[in-house]
Amino acid sequence: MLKSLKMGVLPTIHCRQRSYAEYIKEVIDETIMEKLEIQPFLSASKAFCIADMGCSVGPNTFYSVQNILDAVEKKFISEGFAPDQIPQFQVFFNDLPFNDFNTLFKSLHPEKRYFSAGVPGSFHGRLFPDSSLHFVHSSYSLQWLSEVPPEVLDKDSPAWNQGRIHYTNAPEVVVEAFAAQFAKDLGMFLDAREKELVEGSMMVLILPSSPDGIPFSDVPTGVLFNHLGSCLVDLAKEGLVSEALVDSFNIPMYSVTPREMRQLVERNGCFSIERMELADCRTDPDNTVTGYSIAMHFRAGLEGVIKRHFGAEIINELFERFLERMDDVIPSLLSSNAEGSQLTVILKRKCYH
Ligand SMILES: C[S@@+](CC[C@H](N)C(=O)[O-])C[C@H]1O[C@@H](n2cnc3c(N)ncnc32)[C@H](O)[C@@H]1O
Ligand SMILES: [Mg+2]
Repeated sequence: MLKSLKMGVLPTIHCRQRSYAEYIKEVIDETIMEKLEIQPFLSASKAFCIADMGCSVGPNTFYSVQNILDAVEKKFISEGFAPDQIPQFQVFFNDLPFNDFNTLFKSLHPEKRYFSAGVPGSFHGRLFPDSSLHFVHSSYSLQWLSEVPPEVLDKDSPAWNQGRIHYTNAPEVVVEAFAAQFAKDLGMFLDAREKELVEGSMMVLILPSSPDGIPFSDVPTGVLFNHLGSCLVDLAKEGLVSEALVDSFNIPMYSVTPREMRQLVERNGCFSIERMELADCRTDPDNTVTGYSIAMHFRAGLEGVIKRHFGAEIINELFERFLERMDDVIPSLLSSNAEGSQLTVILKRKCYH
């Protein structure tokens, strides 16, 4: 277990996913009310089909899906449909096959107002038949790359990422390799969804971001990746893990900028951007984050990839160090740019008739 350090309460620098979801609820409500077209849906099918991509095991996914369902019902009523004309809802919970779908299914509310199904597989490829979805949601999942870009693992490449675990603070060529991998992955995601979504339907994507023109090392997550990297390098210096393992470790994650996101959506060409905004983490109503809560949050998010690469034995030692040395990074965290580290993008599948 992590030791609990007596650490002062920091101003909010890293928002919890749930409270950001509360902020997002408003965005989803407004979007569905103003922009969802229900005509294309009505001619296509009898059930309104929602997919949550990268749903994990709950409970955030249940909350998001319920928000969408409530907003769609409200929209139907506002357009003059009688309650018995409101469609039935089918919800698809998607994640990778190793996700614990049993936990997810066991936690489904018995009185939920939708039919549910699990859909295992990578959202970088096709998961559904043509024109079968009416709403896609994905939060905090698209930042995960399908793989570490091969050149950062290649000792003979200028992009070899020796002594670092991410592109934060790395030479430009490393940053570019990660950006190119993200572009490829998001391209595949959009190509697949373009075929699966009914024309006129919508997609809400929420993901960690960096504001345009700010190096990742200046945003809170970048500062923390750097900190984790230096803890790992120290473990290697003390002989507790091999240096070669640290060199070959890279967190397969990318924080897209709004400008890049716009370019990638335009490159695909089948979606219009209805709304795109960077959120300030300080929308968190619970305005307190401690070193301990940051370390726990980080551990929860990264434990899986670290274990798969280094083995389970180093986890406790690594995160104890991470926590013990939080004091060293607090000044950089406080001066980092937390203005826009979460991006919300709302896309509409274009109609061609
Ligand atoms: C941080 S969790 C987000 C969970 C939830 N959406 C939320 O907002 O709290 C990221 C999830 O994305 C999933 N994921 C990552 N890559 C994926 C892929 N290629 N296809 C489907 N799911 C993926 C992970 O397995 C993980 O459950
Ligand atoms: Mg490395």
